[in-house]
Amino acid sequence: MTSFFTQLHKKKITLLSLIILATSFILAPPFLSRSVSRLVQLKSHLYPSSAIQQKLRRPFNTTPNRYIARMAYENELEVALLAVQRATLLTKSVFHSHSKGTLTKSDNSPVTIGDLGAQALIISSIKHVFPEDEVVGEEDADDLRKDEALRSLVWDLVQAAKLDDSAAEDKIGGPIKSVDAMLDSVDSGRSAGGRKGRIWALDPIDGTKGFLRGGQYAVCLALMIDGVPTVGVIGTPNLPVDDKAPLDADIGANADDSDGKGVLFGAVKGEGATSRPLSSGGLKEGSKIFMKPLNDISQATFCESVEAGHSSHGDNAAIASKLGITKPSVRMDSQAKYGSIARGAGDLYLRLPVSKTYQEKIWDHAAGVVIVQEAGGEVTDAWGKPLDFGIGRTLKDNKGVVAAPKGVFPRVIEVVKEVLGAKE
Ligand SMILES: Nc1ncnc2c1ncn2[C@@H]1O[C@H](COP(=O)(O)O)[C@@H](O)[C@H]1OP(=O)(O)O
Ligand SMILES: [Mg+2]
Repeated sequence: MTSFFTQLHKKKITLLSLIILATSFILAPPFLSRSVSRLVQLKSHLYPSSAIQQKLRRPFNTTPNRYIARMAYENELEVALLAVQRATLLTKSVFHSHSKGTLTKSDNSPVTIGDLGAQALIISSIKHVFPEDEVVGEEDADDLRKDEALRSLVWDLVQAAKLDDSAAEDKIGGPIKSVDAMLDSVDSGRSAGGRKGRIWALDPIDGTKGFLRGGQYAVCLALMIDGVPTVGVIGTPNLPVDDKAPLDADIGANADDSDGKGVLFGAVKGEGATSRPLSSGGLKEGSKIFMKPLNDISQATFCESVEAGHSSHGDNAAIASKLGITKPSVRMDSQAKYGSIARGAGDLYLRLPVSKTYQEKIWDHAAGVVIVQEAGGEVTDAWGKPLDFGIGRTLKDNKGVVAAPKGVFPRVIEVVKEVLGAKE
């Protein structure tokens, strides 16, 4: 009898154990997943994603690695860097040729075959990876469609410009397939711009005057998200690779892209700015760049346009003098000025308006602005107003541009306003 009860008791225990086991199988997963997600939340609070990504980030090369965390807009940055790098192969070949193929636009500004070829290459790269994106490009294909000799010249250049790294070439779509595809690429830069969506701003050769003169020029590309410059890339074939190379007065003239020259700047909003040597293949390793901390503003080096018609040399000089700056300005063409101050070779960029009616173009500033902001600087117009990139192809609500390290920016803008105010 006793053994019967013992048996029954054992069976009960076994049954109970089975019930508990089954229940825990049914109920445990949700509990477990909740605990895991709590752990993840806790971890991301302790280590914000940008810090984790910073640790895991690979230097931008062309080998995708899906197991490593990617930073925001990493693919866009990589495509932009490669597209600009490939376009500089074309501009450099034109820069070296004796006849630079100048033709005159109706507004009398020089346009070159380099401009048209670089625009075709860059837009075809963007459209290969991001077909839905819009592009605001400086050029259009009207002249190319009308002029057969020009068209075949540009087509030859476009076909010859190839990165000597097949993975890098593939990433940006390889060669342009036909003359018609080239014309369509150039014409895809006709976006009106605006405040919504993904729009690229492209200056295929910024500083055409410097390019024709044999000075500084830059290939510039930026992605704007809802009107805010978010990714910026500038290729400057005639700047020294060394971020620490001092800026001297010669930098804007008699430039050449001999060995040891050529820089590719890149930045993503919130992720920092980098520079790396330009190459003819995949991307070389980049390093972070920062503006120079300026403890004594009177020691600043300020950069301005070579062309007196683009920026008032007189007003710039008056501002420098009020800031106690005695060093002469460094004059150079193009957004090479933004790159130069972002890496601490120079300090300030002053672009005081000359004309009351001129509207700055978004492609002349969008890339430079992200790079300077990410290197620790601030950029506004000459009255301290934020630059508004969301109202079309021009910065029509702004006048002039001032860029400086954050710490001294308020003082600089105060003096700029004094000088402008005295002229009102
Ligand atoms: N009156 C002007 N004021 C400011 N910038 C101008 C003016 N006229 C032309 N630009 C633009 O200045 C840019 C070059 O600037 P930088 O002097 O810094 O090299 C060019 O893109 C040029 O445009 P465009 O290409 O139409 O000539
Ligand atoms: Mg330009």
